[in-house]
Amino acid sequence: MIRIFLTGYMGAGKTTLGKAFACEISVPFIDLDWYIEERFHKSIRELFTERGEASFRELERNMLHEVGEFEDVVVSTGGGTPCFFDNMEYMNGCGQTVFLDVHPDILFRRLRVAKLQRPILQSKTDEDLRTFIVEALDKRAPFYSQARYRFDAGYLESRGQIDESVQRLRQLLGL
Ligand SMILES: Nc1ncnc2c1ncn2[C@@H]1O[C@H](COP(=O)(O)OP(=O)(O)O)[C@@H](O)[C@H]1O
Ligand SMILES: O=C(O)C1=C[C@@H](OP(=O)(O)O)[C@@H](O)[C@H](O)C1
Ligand SMILES: [Mg+2]
Repeated sequence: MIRIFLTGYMGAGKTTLGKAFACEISVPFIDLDWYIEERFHKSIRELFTERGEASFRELERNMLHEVGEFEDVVVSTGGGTPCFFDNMEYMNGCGQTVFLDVHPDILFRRLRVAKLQRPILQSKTDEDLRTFIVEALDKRAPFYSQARYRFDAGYLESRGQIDESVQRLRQLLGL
């Protein structure tokens, strides 16, 4: 039985790599954000705005527990998922966890063009965004570092790089 959780900061490539990796090993793919959006018929942005972050995190934990029961699955979590409740412990208890480690400069480059979908980032200027990423990584490091595996996900800018990353991840996990 294969149950893999990909974790890491926003823009680390959890969705991009998770989708390609699941396809490569022929296992169903679940993106936790998309799962939540489908389940509640609302975007993550709407859920954040309407309920506030604390309530979103509870809902996210409940949905994590739901997908954590599925057998044979690759799950891309949200960037904050490992950092609330005992979510990291939960994931380590029922599957293999991977931290997608990406340098803050690369995260900045990726996120400055993709911040509108992310409620935590949408109103930030470039300068604010850069500082915010560095500080958030610092705060979140103790959680991300609990993952069983660490993977360099800094190379996802082209189809070729994604394919190469998929093979490297496969090797890392021995699959
Ligand atoms: N070639 C690229 N140029 C610019 N931005 C990119 C490129 N490839 C991916 N991105 C952005 O980088 C981010 C990483 O992808 P994603 O899989 O959504 O990360 P995560 O799920 O970890 O937040 C995405 O927001 C995407 O828009
Ligand atoms: O880091 C975070 O706190 C969040 C990351 C997002 O997921 P991605 O990491 O897939 O962007 C999404 O769950 C929400 O906007 C909050
Ligand atoms: Mg994602």
